[in-house]
Amino acid sequence: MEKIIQIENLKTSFFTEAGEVQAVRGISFDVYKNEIVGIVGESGSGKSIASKSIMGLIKDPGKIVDGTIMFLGQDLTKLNEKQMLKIRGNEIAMVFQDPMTALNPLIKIGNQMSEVIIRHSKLTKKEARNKAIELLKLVGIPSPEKRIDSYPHEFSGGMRQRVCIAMAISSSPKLLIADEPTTALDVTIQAQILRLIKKLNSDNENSTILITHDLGIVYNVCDRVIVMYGGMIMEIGSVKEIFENPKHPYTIGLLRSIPKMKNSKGDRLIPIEGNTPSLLMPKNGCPFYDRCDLRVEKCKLRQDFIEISSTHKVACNLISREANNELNRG
Ligand SMILES: Nc1ncnc2c1ncn2[C@@H]1O[C@H](COP(=O)(O)OP(=O)(O)OP(=O)(O)O)[C@@H](O)[C@H]1O
Repeated sequence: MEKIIQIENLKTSFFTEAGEVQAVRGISFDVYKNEIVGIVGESGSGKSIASKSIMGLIKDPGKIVDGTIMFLGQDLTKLNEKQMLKIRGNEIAMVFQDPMTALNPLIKIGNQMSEVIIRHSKLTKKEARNKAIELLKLVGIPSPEKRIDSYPHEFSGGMRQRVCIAMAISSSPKLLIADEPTTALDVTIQAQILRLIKKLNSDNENSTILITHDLGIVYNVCDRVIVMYGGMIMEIGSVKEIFENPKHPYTIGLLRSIPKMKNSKGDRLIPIEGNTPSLLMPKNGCPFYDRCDLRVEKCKLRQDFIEISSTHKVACNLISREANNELNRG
């Protein structure tokens, strides 16, 4: 399978007065053509900073301190802002949580879309307007010929997010990064937007990174899952592997905390106790140590990834102990 992006040992920190906040602490993963990869984790686990690092959107006092981001044969961490501008919004596009931050409230939707389209193509104003109408239709905006002359506030939240998605895909990006694209929307609209993202992904054969704190969304939309915690990857695998055979105590805890829709009466939510760790000069070892019921002394040391299968990896010493026992028995 063709790799669209390869991230290797990415580290991103913020150099604050209090010290170095290690927001992303050496993550590695690939995204293949035509797949949707979910990055899931609690608030503060480093999901957004990881995606902003890919987009070249880390600003002072933040800095990518190590690692490579290989995209179409070039390392994005080595590009300057001018070079990055050619890629951002073009070959890699992003959809954010709040569509209002991406839209200018004072400019008609059509004009905003045309501006983006013209920036990345050789189309004339008229052609760009027609393309904008086509795109609005594609993302399910009714009467796009009329709505194109509306202002953002004349759209509902869900419709605004559709407009943002239309803008993001206007350049046919190879990679779409959607950062909590439905968090601000109500549940029915959420499902519609997620279905749209999935459909566009398969129709356009692009790749998508979907950032969310909601494992239910991952289950319904993604092909593979990256579970992040404390700036690190705890577990990575296909949706089936993570949901049917989770290995990391953190993943297991996250899964337990999802309400089961079918028989919600009897099911109790079991939240993971404790708080997420501080990323200000964090200790070595497993970031989940303090909250893990199964922790052993060894977990204070660095965790290596254990391969459960060619697609399923987990950073947990308990698993390595399990694996070692297995080997010893063998
Ligand atoms: N400008 C900044 N200065 C200092 N620390 C920052 C800055 N931006 C982010 N961080 C820290 O980086 C860490 C990771 O943040 P990030 O936004 O990636 O988390 P997240 O998993 O996306 O959470 P959420 O789901 O709440 O968006 C957090 O501990 C946060 O406090």
